[in-house]
Amino acid sequence: MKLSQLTQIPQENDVEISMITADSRQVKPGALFAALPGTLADGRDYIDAALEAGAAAIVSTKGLPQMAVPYIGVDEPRLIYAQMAARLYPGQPEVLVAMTGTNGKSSTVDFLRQIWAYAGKEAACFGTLGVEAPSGYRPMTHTTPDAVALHKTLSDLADEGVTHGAMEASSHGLDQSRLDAVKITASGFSNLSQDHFDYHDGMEDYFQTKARLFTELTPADAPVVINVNDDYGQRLAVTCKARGQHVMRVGWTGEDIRIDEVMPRAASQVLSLVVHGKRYTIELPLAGEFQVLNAVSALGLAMVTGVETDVAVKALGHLRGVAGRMERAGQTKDGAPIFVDFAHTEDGLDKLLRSVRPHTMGRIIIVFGCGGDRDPDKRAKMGAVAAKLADVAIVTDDNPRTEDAASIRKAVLKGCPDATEIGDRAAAIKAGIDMLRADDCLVIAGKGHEQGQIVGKTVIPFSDVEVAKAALKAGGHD
Ligand SMILES: CC(=O)N[C@H]1[C@@H](OP(=O)(O)OP(=O)(O)OC[C@H]2O[C@@H](n3ccc(=O)[nH]c3=O)[C@H](O)[C@@H]2O)O[C@H](CO)[C@@H](O)[C@@H]1O[C@H](C)C(=O)N[C@@H](C)C(=O)N[C@H](CCC(=O)O)C(=O)O
Repeated sequence: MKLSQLTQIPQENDVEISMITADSRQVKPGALFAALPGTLADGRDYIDAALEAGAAAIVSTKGLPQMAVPYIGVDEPRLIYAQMAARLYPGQPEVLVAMTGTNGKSSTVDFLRQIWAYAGKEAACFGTLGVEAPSGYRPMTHTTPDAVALHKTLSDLADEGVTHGAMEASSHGLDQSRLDAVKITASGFSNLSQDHFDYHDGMEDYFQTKARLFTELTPADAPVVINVNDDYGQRLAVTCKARGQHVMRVGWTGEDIRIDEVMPRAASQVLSLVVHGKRYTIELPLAGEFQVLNAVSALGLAMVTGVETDVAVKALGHLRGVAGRMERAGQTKDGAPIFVDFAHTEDGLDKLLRSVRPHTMGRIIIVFGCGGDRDPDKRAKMGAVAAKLADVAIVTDDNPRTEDAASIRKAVLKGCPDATEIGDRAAAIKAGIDMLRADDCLVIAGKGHEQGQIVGKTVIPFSDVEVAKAALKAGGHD
């Protein structure tokens, strides 16, 4: 593509551009290098390296000296970078939903994908857990990838025949204009709680960054679905309404989709929902109250993107949880379920155990540990949460990394001195399963969907789900 076409700026020397990148290390002859000031480095320091590698044009901030190749200086280089990416890869699914919030994004976009698929659409979703499409699964490095990777993904999905796409919008992605040139059909908001304060300047800054999705990137005639049981969601709903947007309010007090009652079962929950005044009762085959909000957000997004209400509600009865988020790894022959979750913070463990409790008539047994080379302060605190909210705790190894695993366990045990210590994670999971009686439940926390255990600098293949399944089989439970 010609430089003028790509930038939409007339050029004297209208060179042909073969690729766009913001990383000098990726530059190939004929590339346009976007030299972006960043958080750790400054892309402008790598212009010489990019030219040496054969860059045919440079886009950056204004005021740089003239160069041997065309140089375009603009006020917002990240914005033009995103716009160029959209011009280079113009395809995208006709329906494209962006979902933001602190928690629940991955599950909600995946649930939406499942509802669309149930309704017969060619559907895909992508985010933290990678890309899930009819053509198969592929991993991704970011929740919201860099603009070029993002538009390439969207274009590939469109080429594969995907008509309905759901993507996660991270606050980093929103702040760095990664999705500024995406054509959004509808947006969703889950909730907001303290996160990423190493990057954002406090809660209000974090909220305003998330709010960009609705106030700047979602067209005013596109619908939005908001969890109004969150204070920030309430604020956002008012702002969107003032913009003239169609706002669908969901939640326990949601005017459009109201959760009326939740009746927990061992590994599922029966929901009574009121959708635009009509009552529906449906068994959601997922445990955990947080999944109810994820499910109704996905329901709302499916409805505003054209799925009939009755069909979308029915689809909730068939949802599968995403990997590592209260994922059901199986059950004993007496029916005691085993869940795998990636909760690896004090708050995460607290929420996890509280959401399991209503489903459990017997004891909650937890197997968990803490990662090495990360925040040592949380170890005893996580131990204390397990001691308080579980009935039986088994402290094991997480990803010890370069730390001494026994010392990490010792720090965790300070918070839960009555816990059993079993360093070998597979043996700990087996011990947890052996303890299960009917009505109990086993929670394996910390590593969720991870497929390896990091010991030293080596990644040893390890999956909590697979280990639990193998232990169930060996114990004669399947
Ligand atoms: C803090 C942050 O978000 N950084 C992201 C950002 O980097 P940056 O622009 O600040 O990069 P930088 O390292 O300061 O370098 C500045 C520029 O110099 C360039 N450079 C640098 C070195 C070199 O040799 N040559 C060169 O050209 C870099 O490519 C970059 O363009 O833009 C890069 C390109 O898009 C991202 O890869 C990078 O993600 C880093 C690796 C990262 O870890 N990001 C995380 C925090 C993130 O984005 N997470 C969110 C999810 C958060 C959540 O909800 O949990 C996500 O969407 O994944």
